[in-house]
Amino acid sequence: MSQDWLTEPCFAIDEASRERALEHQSQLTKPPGSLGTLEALAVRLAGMQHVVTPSVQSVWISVFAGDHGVAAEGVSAFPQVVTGEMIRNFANGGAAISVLARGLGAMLEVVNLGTVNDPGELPNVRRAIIAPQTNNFCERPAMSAMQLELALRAGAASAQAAQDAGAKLFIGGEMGIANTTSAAALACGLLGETPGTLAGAGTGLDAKGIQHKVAVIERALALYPSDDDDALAWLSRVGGFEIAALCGAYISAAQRGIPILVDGFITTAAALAAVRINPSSREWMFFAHRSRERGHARLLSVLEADPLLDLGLRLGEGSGAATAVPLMRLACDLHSRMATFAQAGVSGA
Ligand SMILES: O=C(O)c1ccc[n+]([C@@H]2O[C@H](COP(=O)([O-])O)[C@@H](O)[C@H]2O)c1
Ligand SMILES: Cc1cc2nc[nH]c2cc1C
Repeated sequence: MSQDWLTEPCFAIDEASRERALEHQSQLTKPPGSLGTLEALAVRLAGMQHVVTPSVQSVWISVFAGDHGVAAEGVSAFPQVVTGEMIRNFANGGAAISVLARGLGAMLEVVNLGTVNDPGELPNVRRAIIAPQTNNFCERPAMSAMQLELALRAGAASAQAAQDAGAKLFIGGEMGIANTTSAAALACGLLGETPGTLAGAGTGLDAKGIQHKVAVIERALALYPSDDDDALAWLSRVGGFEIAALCGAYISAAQRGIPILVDGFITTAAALAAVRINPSSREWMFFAHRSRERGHARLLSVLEADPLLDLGLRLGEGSGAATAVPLMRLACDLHSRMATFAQAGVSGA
């Protein structure tokens, strides 16, 4: 299999539509700039969607799930069986993202990339099983080159499904016990940093637990040259199937011209890998929120991302991104429905 598709150009942003949307904003009945980020959101979306009045009514959410061999090191507050159990909960409609997706009228798919406690066939769960879990990356690379390729392509298949469904916004979520260890290790590899500032509590480790998690990541990083910034290599060394799938989904969504709303810590680590592999994918990303997870603020700053919300969330599943969708919809509504100064007979400055 070839990986050439990863570096193919992203869809072009239409500068003329962006300019026209900016000009339209300047005519709406408000002091220029007074709707702040909401204005900027609508204008960016206009350029992405090649229209003056964009919309994010149609939202696609893919939750990628996978298990991690590094869970054996005792790096999570929860047992590994929870990954498979939560897939069942997603399918049954009881998880946070299930409730949020219903509320938004969003399309929700779950992609099972491999779980130790496999829940089997379930409605709205796509099986793209690579292996029951990744290898324990303290001992050997998390996955083979072929497994990485399968995961990246599973993500791209979700972007294709989103496009086929006419989605105007792509949200990637994730579920995988121990994946904050994998995401922190990936970020360390990509940034050449030590885990002290990037590893956090995840599902709820105490200070001692975080110390142990840092030591586990240090053991893994010691296996590789610290000055290597090859994103695909780091994904296969310390990544997860769901993290690689997110990376493939983001790149493919950007190539298809679907705006992306990035969620929390794990998804932002995947977004950083995507941007390293295909830099123009960054233009297609909005960042929903600042997760409570230590390390997320650092990743956002590296990506020069200004997230929409800061609610102390640290759930994952795409939940923070789903929570930010109403704001994006309001930004589009204001942009397309407000009266202009001329229409309302209001004097300009
Ligand atoms: O998205 C986040 O910022 C986030 C922060 C902390 C934990 N999580 C979720 O918690 C799980 C990983 O936590 P852990 O402690 O098992 O590494 C995984 O299923 C994530 O979706 C997610
Ligand atoms: C219950 C539970 C739900 C989750 N959703 C995303 N990560 C999670 C981790 C746990 C432990």
